[in-house]
This record gives sequence, C-alpha cells and structure tokens, in this order.
Amino acid sequence: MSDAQGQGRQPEAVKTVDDDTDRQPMSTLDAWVRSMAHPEPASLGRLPAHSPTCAGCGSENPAGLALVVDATEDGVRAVHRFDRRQEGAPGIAHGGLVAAAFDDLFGFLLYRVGELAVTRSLTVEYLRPVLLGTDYEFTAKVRTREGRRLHVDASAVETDGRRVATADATFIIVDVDHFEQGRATTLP
Ligand SMILES: CCCCCCCCCCCC(=O)SCCNC(=O)CCNC(=O)[C@H](O)C(C)(C)COP(=O)(O)OP(=O)(O)OC[C@H]1O[C@@H](n2cnc3c(N)ncnc32)[C@H](O)[C@@H]1OP(=O)(O)O
Repeated sequence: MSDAQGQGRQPEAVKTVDDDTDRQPMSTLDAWVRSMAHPEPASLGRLPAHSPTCAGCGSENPAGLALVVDATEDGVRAVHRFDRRQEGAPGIAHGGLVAAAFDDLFGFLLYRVGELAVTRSLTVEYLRPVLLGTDYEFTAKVRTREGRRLHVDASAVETDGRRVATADATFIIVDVDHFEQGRATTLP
C-alpha cells in the first residue's frame, strides 16, 4: 500500500443519501465498510487514513490528530506534533490524546497484517511530558498473534531518541459486520 493519503483505498466522503436526516449518512458508512472489507497486507510507504473523518488520521476532522502514517519494514511509523487542541496542562499534550495517537497508530498495523480488528485493551506508560509544538516519532509493531488476538507495542521518542511514552494493546480481529453497529449512530 504505497498510495499517498487520500488516494488508494481511501473511502469516499459521499454524503447524499441521508442528508435530510440526523442519521449518519448511509452512503458514507457503506463506502467505509466496503473499503475496509478486504484489507490486504501493505507494501512500504504512506498508508491511507482509516476514513476522511477518523479522529486519529482523517484529514477532514477539524478536531482530529491527522496522523500521517507510513508502513515500515517491521511495522508503522508517524512523526507527530501535538498542538493547542490537544493541550492538557499548559504546554503539555493531554494524556488521553497521546493514547488516541497510539490507538490510531495501532489501527494502521491492520493494513500490515491484512485483518480487520478493534481495540480491546490499551495501556500507556507516560515516561516524560509530551510537549506541544515538538516533533515525536511514533512507531508500532505487532508483537504476537494468538487466534483472534493481536498484541501490539508502540513507543514515542523525542528527536534525541529519548522515549517519552510507550503503549501496548490487544486488538481483536473482527468480521466486517462489526462495523455495521455504527449504523445505529445518530448525530445532533
Ligand atoms: C485496516 C483496517 C482498519 C479497521 C478499522 C480500524 C480503525 C482503527 C481505529 C483505532 C482503533 C479503535 O478506535 S477501535 C474502537 C474501540 N474499540 C471498540 O469499539 C471495541 C469494542 N469491543 C467489542 O466490540 C468487543 O468487545 C470485541 C469485538 C473487541 C470482542 O468481542 P467478541 O468478539 O465477543 O470477543 P471475546 O470473545 O470477548 O474475545 C475474543 C478473544 O479475545 C480474548 N480477550 C478479550 N479481551 C482480552 C484482553 N484484554 N487481553 C487479551 N485477550 C483478550 C478473549 O478471551 C477471547 O479469546 P478466545 O476465546 O478467542 O481465545
């Protein structure tokens, strides 16, 4: 998977079917489910966002992190800089948003393994404050796979190589039908 973000299997943000209701547009969900139904192991290079509006990596989500992620030899990598929207203590990234970055990065490993899966558990160790306006390199890889369970690890490091946070998670492989549950969502 070497297409630039926004190309390749990036789902279309089509909002035509239910625009006159407050339900999530069916055509958007259909396009997303279709695009995710048959993930294939990716080659090296830029990976497509999970969706244009994904809070972790979608370029069309104004409240999102807009992570840009590459497939590497042994996993995935993103260089990310948190901004004021992700502030916790003054000048420091909110821990929940750091966790979101790890969670979404783990979601890109699914392109590497060619399976659909969702987070069942996520643990973050905050080793040092993650500062706003500073570049951090996030990397993640699959540690083991046991049946439907994918155990994954990640770390975030400063440019001098010091680790500021680590994370591990268990993702559970699911069928594409799992995502049909999103159809019940109503938005204000
Ligand atoms: C490119 C594509 C992108 C795809 C799209 C990717 C988008 C990425 C976005 C970032 C990631 C997210 O935000 S994901 C969204 C946040 N996560 C969720 O919404 C998930 C909500 N939870 C669920 O829907 C459910 O709990 C599931 C599907 C995860 C699991 O339910 P289930 O299918 O009933 O499975 P269940 O029997 O409970 O567990 C399955 C197996 O895992 C084991 N297991 C359960 N919990 C644990 C655990 N903490 N640690 C170890 N093992 C565990 C069980 O013992 C069992 O083992 P055994 O009996 O099999 O041996």
